[in-house]
Amino acid sequence: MGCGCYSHASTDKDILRVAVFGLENSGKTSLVQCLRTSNKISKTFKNISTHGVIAVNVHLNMQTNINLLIFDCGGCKHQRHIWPHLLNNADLILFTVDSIDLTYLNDAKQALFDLLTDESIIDKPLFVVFTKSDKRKNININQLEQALDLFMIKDRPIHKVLFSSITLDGFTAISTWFAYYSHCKLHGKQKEIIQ
Ligand SMILES: Nc1nc2c(ncn2[C@@H]2O[C@H](COP(=O)(O)OP(=O)(O)OP(=O)(O)O)[C@@H](O)[C@H]2O)c(=O)[nH]1
Ligand SMILES: [Mg+2]
Repeated sequence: MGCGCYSHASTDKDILRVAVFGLENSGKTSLVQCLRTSNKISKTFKNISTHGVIAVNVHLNMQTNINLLIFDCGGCKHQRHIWPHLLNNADLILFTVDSIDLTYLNDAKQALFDLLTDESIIDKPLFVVFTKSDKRKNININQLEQALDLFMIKDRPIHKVLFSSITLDGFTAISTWFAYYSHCKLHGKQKEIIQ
């Protein structure tokens, strides 16, 4: 009998699963925090290096409600063995790259291409998010893309954006992509390759 109230039960199709990878200190947890709260990270937000994987439910209020299940992974070298285990379950791969500290750009490229060799994710869309854009003016995203050899990736939709968890620069672009892929998943639509 029940109480007569029916809530709309979530199905697997209603939830977009996003796996977030990237080197340590590249801003993964800060980005996830912004998505969770739809707000900038607060000055009191304490960033602690992530160990293992944290699954976070996120609801974005766009024209329709977007439900995300985000897997925020630790980025340290000794944590990265966990990454491949998350790939199968993810609808999207999001990879963060520090756009200011370029010392580790080669390591980031290596880590990204290691991930993409996994055949189980061959057509999964990739979001490359260049973080910390508030720290310097006139960041050249083309140079960053070239340094990472992103033009070599042709087997999946790939989106790139500059993002700041301090100013929320890039937040709308990321949310819009989530809305698009959420719609594709729900309605079984073909994903286009958008460069
Ligand atoms: N100025 C600025 N600092 C940021 C931004 N995003 C993250 N940070 C800082 O960068 C540091 C690392 O951020 P995290 O989000 O913890 O990085 P992470 O990728 O989750 O790191 P691990 O969990 O160790 O893999 C923290 O001190 C953040 O405050 C940003 O957009 N702008
Ligand atoms: Mg983290």
